[in-house]
Amino acid sequence: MTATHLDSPWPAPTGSGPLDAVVEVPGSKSLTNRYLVLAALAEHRGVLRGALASRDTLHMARALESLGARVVQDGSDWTVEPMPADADLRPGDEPVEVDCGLAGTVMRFLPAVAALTRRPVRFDGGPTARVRPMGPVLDAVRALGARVDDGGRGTLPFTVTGPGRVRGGQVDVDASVSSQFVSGLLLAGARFDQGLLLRHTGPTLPSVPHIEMTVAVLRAAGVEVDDSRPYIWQVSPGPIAARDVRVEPDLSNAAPFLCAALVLGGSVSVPGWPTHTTQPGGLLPELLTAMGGTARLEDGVLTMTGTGEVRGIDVDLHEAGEIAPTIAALAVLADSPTRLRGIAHIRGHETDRLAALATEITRLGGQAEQTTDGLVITPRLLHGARVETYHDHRMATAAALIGLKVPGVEVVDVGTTAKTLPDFVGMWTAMLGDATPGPR
Ligand SMILES: O=C(O)C1=C[C@@H](OP(=O)(O)O)[C@@H](O)[C@H](O)C1
Ligand SMILES: C=C(OP(=O)(O)O)C(=O)O
Repeated sequence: MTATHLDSPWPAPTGSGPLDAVVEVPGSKSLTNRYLVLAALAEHRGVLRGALASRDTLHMARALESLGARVVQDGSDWTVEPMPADADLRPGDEPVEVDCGLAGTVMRFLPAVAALTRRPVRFDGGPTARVRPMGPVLDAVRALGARVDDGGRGTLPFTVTGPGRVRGGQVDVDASVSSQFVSGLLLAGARFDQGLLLRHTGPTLPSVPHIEMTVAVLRAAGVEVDDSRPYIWQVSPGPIAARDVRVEPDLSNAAPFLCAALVLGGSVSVPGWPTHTTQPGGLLPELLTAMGGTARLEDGVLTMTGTGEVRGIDVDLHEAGEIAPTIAALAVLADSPTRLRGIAHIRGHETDRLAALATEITRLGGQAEQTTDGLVITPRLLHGARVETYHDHRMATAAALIGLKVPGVEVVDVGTTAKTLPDFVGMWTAMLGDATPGPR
């Protein structure tokens, strides 16, 4: 149990609107962690500007350091000295310890990187991390020639002992429960002697934009990737170029703030909104427009304007499962039902998000039923309650969103938002200005 969990629940502030706020959102978790991995595997020193400093990215930075890279933080400008190219530089039998926290990107991106060293690397995380699916990516790393000891569980903890030099070639993976299995293998693929020919074999593939993000950052680092065939990616062997990159703001973290404009009326603006992006949050302007908002992108600033009236939606979110908790919270405050589809895989996120959302919405007096691949939410009159968050940052921000309209919402362990947005409470309060604090 973490210290923050022992703190009293956070009384989510209600708000009266109309809002008129500008919210500066820190860097993307997904981009920061991809850039960190590629910088650690690159030939020379690289720089990330506007990097996200949060639990997930700090776990990644520390893990890469224990694999031999060096990450120096100067505010949000991070300099990365790559891992030594010679995998034998840190010989010995003492396992390197990698604490993944609850970060999917750390536990799924680094086993293939660990295979490039010869030292045993032991991965572990908190109790909730130990139930997140890992099996297919571990099998793929085995197929690449590494030894993986996971006690046959297919979850954390496990130890990867690499061959040091990875031959590469053709590998199959079933990534139906997480796109991160594909991304984690592709990121290291250029460092394999024959590169990587990766084939997804499962029935569905979630979060395709995140795979496109992986392909885009690899190409930007000079790596040749052929993704012209469906569900097949070919990464050519070759050097990874050192880069000086600016990290886009985290659009999924912008989501609750943008939704607040729909709930309370008025406007919320997010500067630094990219014109083109592979982040799934790029779908937000369209999604929130369908739910009653008006989106305007001008000079790199996205402004979402709402009226206080929210419309329900029927939508397949398999490309953007990460924003499903926020959309579910918005749907609870809508004037018509919502059906979220295509997100069975979010049962393997920080917690079983379908179960957690159904339970907590019901606790607040709402109606939410799980389907095989999503949720049906029917608006009801809500009341305050103490909302459990299950170590899930997006459950906490979802509860805060509902709290804007429902007095007496208390968020357990709001500190869990530090997984990707350490100052969530400060930013939320600042957005609301002098809005009324909710009763304890
Ligand atoms: O590659 C990434 O950075 C991510 C991929 C997605 O994972 P899943 O495919 O497991 O949903 C997403 O939900 C997660 O927040 C970040
Ligand atoms: C699913 C998420 O995280 P992770 O990268 O740990 O999978 C998320 O941030 O919503």
